[in-house]
Formats: sequence, structure tokens, C-alpha cells
Amino acid sequence: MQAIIQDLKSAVAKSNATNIRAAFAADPDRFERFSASFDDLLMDYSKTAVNDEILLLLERLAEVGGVVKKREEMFSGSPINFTEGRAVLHTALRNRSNTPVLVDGTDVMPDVNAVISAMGVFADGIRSGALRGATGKQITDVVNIGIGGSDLGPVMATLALAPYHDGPRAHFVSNVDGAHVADTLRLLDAETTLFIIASKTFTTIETMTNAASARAFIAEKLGETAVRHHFAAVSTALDKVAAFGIESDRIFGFWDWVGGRYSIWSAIGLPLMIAIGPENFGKFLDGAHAMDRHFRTAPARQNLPMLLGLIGFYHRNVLGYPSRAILPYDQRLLRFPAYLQQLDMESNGKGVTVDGKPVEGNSGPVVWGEPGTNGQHAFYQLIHQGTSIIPAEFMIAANGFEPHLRHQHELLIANCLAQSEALMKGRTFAEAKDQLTSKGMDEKQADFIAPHRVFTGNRPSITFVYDRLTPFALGRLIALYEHRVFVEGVLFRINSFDQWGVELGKELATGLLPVVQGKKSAEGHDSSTQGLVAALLAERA
Ligand SMILES: O=P(O)(O)OC[C@H]1O[C@H](O)[C@H](O)[C@@H](O)[C@@H]1O
Repeated sequence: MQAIIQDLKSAVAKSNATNIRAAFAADPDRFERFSASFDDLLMDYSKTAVNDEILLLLERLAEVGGVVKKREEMFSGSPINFTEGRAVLHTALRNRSNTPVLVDGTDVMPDVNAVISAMGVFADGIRSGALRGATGKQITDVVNIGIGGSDLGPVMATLALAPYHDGPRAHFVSNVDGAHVADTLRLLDAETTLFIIASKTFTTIETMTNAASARAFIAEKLGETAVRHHFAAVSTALDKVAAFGIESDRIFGFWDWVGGRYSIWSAIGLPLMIAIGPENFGKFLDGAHAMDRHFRTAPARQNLPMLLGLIGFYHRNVLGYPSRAILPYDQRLLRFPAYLQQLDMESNGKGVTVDGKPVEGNSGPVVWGEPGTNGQHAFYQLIHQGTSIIPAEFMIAANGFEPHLRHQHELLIANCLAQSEALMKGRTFAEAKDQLTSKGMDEKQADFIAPHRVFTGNRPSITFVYDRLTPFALGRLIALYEHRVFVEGVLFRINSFDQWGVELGKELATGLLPVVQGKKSAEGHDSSTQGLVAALLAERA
């Protein structure tokens, strides 16, 4: 692989590939040649520093790196998460074709289907009012209590699918900071509120603490016997849930072969299903399944996740770009960048290869972003003129859901397209100076000011265009990014499916709690930690 990476570096230097502006000038068909579609989803990667030779080398890299072999291992239930001895089968959760998927010789599909139907019955019951609170009132508000993968997916998707949200209001409490649960409960009526405790392990301290606060809220307002009417739970640890006192017909299971950050398709999606209804949730799964089939069958040059992963790897390990910006021109994708941060950075933020050796080159980039046009008025300055090159990933729907605000959607589209054009084309010194002198500025002053108005251009971006953000389109988009992370992870030669990097801080927090409570001395901790503890304890009321 290292030899191909060297070949890629030479190909870039030889062809001056990073001069994207020149590549467009030389080739009127560049868009045709470097864009691909899957149904109504178009991926335009012509504004990245690729050419045919580079793409061929990247395809070769995928072959040598064993992407196709690993892909089949994933889909067929091999324990590719080898550090935890687990299969990686989020694709089975949306396997709408229902073909058997075997884990240790047993087909998981009957269990998957049984949970989806139980969720549907429960969601319909809450939505219709057949299932009510302890005092007989209809549920108007659902609070999901979970964190990480047990929060980000449901919160992101519920916001994204607001036009389909015809169930009870949805709220999401994640942070152990009591402000989060307190600010949420302040607005709610215990009699009409349902809590969903979502935790794969059912041990996460934030979730268990917030769940206890929610339980106390119900017990205090409605009495202990009301708890059973106001709680449901989602977990792989069914014994622990039962101990919390939740009735078995309100417990929805999933399996250790579903990673937290890949769990929106499982019962973790229950708040989304209650919000948009089982039918729309089914379409969301359909969209992801369609992307799974595309990823598994399309040839590399037409395969969107493969292309996105190969270009992502190229940006990181050939061109050395340290981050990427996710810029949805779709306000309802507000939390999509945060969702992708967990998906991408928790999966590919690793420093050790599958052989236990240090990663050669780089692993996953920093992922960040905000919806446009908001970001334009905040951090785009740096993307256009800063000293780091930050590949941008734009996404825009052809149609919004507000026909009476057609003009606003046109403005949104125009802004999205303008940004990628500006990033690619830039503005030369001569153009900047011309603009100034044509407005009457004298030559000397124009020479002085123009450098500040130069845009280097040649800044890469990928743009996704889709018809509109339906449940199907959202499912497809998330699955696209899941598989991109997979492709990159295989090429980085890491295990994308564990997350040991989050453990150490958790362990230390457990040890520090009695210190912060003043029950134990801070001795043995470093002097900074001791100093901070002392300062905080001195300020504690
Ligand atoms: O669902 P849970 O078991 O409560 O886990 C919630 C989250 O916490 C962990 O620390 C992991 O980093 C995440 O991958 C996970 O999604």
C-alpha cells in the first residue's frame, strides 16, 4: 500500500493535480467525468484534485487494501471487530430483503424483525393514545435519555425529518450536567410524559444518573406506581433494564453486533419511530438498505461510498489535509455534523493497526461543520483564505418542504453553489486589483489592498444533490457516510468498530468523584489536577 501512496504522490506532483481551476479550464467535460449518481442522489467530486490516473491508483489501493473482501466479511457477519470479538451488522437491522444473515450459524433476521414489529406496536400505541400515562392522559412529550450513539442518531434524525413529525413532541437529554435534565423537565407535565432510557450497556453513568432523576420526577409527582406507565427502555442488557423496574413489554432489545454509533437503525431509533410513525421509519430503513446494496454491488467508479472513502483517504494520506468540513445546506441537518463526528472520529480516530503496530501516515481526520448559510457568516473565512486546506462536503436538496417559501430555497441553492465555485476558482491578484481600480481606487492603493482580497482557489469540495430530505433520503445519506468511514478504516488498516479511547477518561472520572465530593484526598494525582480540585472545592457552596 505504501508503494501506491508514493505513486499517488508522484502522480499529483507530475500532473499538478491540485490546480483544480486549471483542470476545469482544460476539460469542459470534467463534471461529467467526475460525478456519479445513485437514483436521485448525485455526488459531484469534480472539484477535488483527482484525474483518471489518480482514480485508477485509488482503485488499486482499494484492491490491495482488501476493501471488497472486508466489505463481504462485514455484510456476512464475520467478527471483524476483533478486539471485542464481535460481528458488525448494522446492515442486518435494515436488511429489508430479509435474506438470512448468520452470526455463529444462527439467522439474526427473525429477532431483528420481531423487535421492529414490537417497536411498531408500542409506537402506534403511544401515537394513537391507546397507551396512556398513569392518570389516563395521552402522552404529549417523549424524552429520550441516552448519550453518544444512544442520543446523536435519534436527535439528528428527528430534527432532520421534522416535516414528517406528527407524533408527540420529542426531547433529548444526554449530558450528565443536571442543567440538561432540569431545563427539559421544567417544560413538561409528568402526567403526559414518556421517558425512553436508551443505553446499549445500561451502565453509562450519564444515562443512569439522568434516568434516576427522571424516575424521581415521576415518582414525586405521580407516585411510585406510575413509573411503569411512564418509562420504556432500549438496551442489549435486558437483565439490567428489568432491575430498573421497567415492564418487559416496554423493553426493546438489540445485540452486541450493533455498535452504538451505528445503532439508529435498531430499537435506539424508537423515539424517531414514535415521532414520524412506523411507516416512515420503515422508509428510513429502506433508504439505508438501498445504499447497502449499492455499496455492495456497484463498480468502484459508480460506487458513492467507495468514491467518498477513497477521496477521503487521498485527502488525508496523500495530500495531508487534517480535517474536513461537513456543510449541509439544509437547516434540518443541523446535527448531522455532530452525528458524523461520532461516526467518523470514534470509528477512525485510532493510532494502531490491525497488527497492533503504529498507523503509518494518518488515520481519520477531524470532522466538523455547521449548516450553510450560517457557517458562511462565521468560519468560512478560514476555509477560503486560511493557511490550511479544508476539504468541504456540501449537501443540498433540489426541493424544500415550504412551497410558499420557494424564493428562500432558491437563495439557499445559489449560496451553496457559489461557495464551491468560489473555493475552486478563487480570485487572482489581477482580478482583485481590477475590481478595486474599476471602483475608482488609485493604482498604488489597489496594489496595497488587493493581496488581502486574493483567494488562492483550488480548494477542494464535494457536493451532494438530492431531490428532498425524505426518510428514505436520510437513511441513504447516513448509510453512505457509514460505508465511507468503513472504506477509510480498511485503508488506514485499523479496527473502526471499537472505541477504547473513551475508556481512560471514564475510569479516572470514577476515581475522582470521591475526591470532588471531599471524601478522599487528591493525593497521588498530578499537581495540576490537585490544584484544580483545590480551587473547585474552595469555591463550592
Ligand atoms: O449506549 P451506551 O451503552 O449508554 O453508550 C453510549 C456511548 O458511550 C460510550 O462511551 C461510547 O463512546 C459510545 O460509543 C456510546 O455510544
